[in-house]
Amino acid sequence: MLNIQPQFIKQIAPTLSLQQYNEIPMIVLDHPVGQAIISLQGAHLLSWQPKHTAQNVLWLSEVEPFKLGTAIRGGVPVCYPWFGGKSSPSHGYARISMWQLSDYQITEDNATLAFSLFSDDDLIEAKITMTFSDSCELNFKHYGVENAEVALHSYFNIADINPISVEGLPTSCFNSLTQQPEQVPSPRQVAENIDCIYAISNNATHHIVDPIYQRNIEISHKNASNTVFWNPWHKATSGMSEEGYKTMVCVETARIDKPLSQSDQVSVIIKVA
Ligand SMILES: O=P(O)(O)OC[C@H]1O[C@H](O)[C@H](O)[C@@H](O)[C@@H]1O
Repeated sequence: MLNIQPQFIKQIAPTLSLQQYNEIPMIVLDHPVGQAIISLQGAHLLSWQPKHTAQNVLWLSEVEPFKLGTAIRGGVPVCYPWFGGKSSPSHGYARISMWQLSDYQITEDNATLAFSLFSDDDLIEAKITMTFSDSCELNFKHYGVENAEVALHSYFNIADINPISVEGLPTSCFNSLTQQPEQVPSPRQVAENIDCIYAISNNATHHIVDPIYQRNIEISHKNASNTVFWNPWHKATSGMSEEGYKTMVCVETARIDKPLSQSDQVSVIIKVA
């Protein structure tokens, strides 16, 4: 699904290798439970296809050039330590910083990979632990003293934007396009540029119902305060083709209204049925 041929760098474990896509080093998991690709820039999960699914769970732009210092369009970028454009770079520096693969554990039934972000003075700032089995669990932990925002900005792969519906969202949100609170339908469909921040309860679950791929993606948020729902529709978006919006929808796991304190964690568990 990546548009660029990788260059093999080294084997890390029987089912884990380091590869290079253009300028970006990637960790590639090829395990009986499925395949996953994680960019070391951003600890950015780009691809996850559990064995039982015919299609990738995550969307990745087919025009992505994989350039160091440029945020990758698709997958699950980690927006941290701020969300949006309140400072520069947009969505924080974590997604364009190099992370380290700091731990891994691979058994017959699952694979757990941990990626850590260090400051210039080599102190840990954040860690994301990814566990792949039938499901995929992403757990983010904030280590800094200063409070921080985070969004696990998941781009989900769908057959076609028109018939999909997203179930379980609240009926009110903050519309980032109008900068106004808004009443919205639930379940929600997408037929225009949508950019909404919902306040959610600690353990909210949302579903993307995709009648063409005949699957239901379950997104369970743990300790999140917000879900961001985004599809740019025809709005020109860097790293995305004119048609790109038709096969993706973002349902993000975020701590925006309630920033993370030191040692706080937030998770998302993604399942496909
Ligand atoms: O273009 P990016 O910086 O990657 O941001 C992509 C999108 O991310 C989030 O979903 C925000 O709510 C949107 O306002 C933004 O357009």
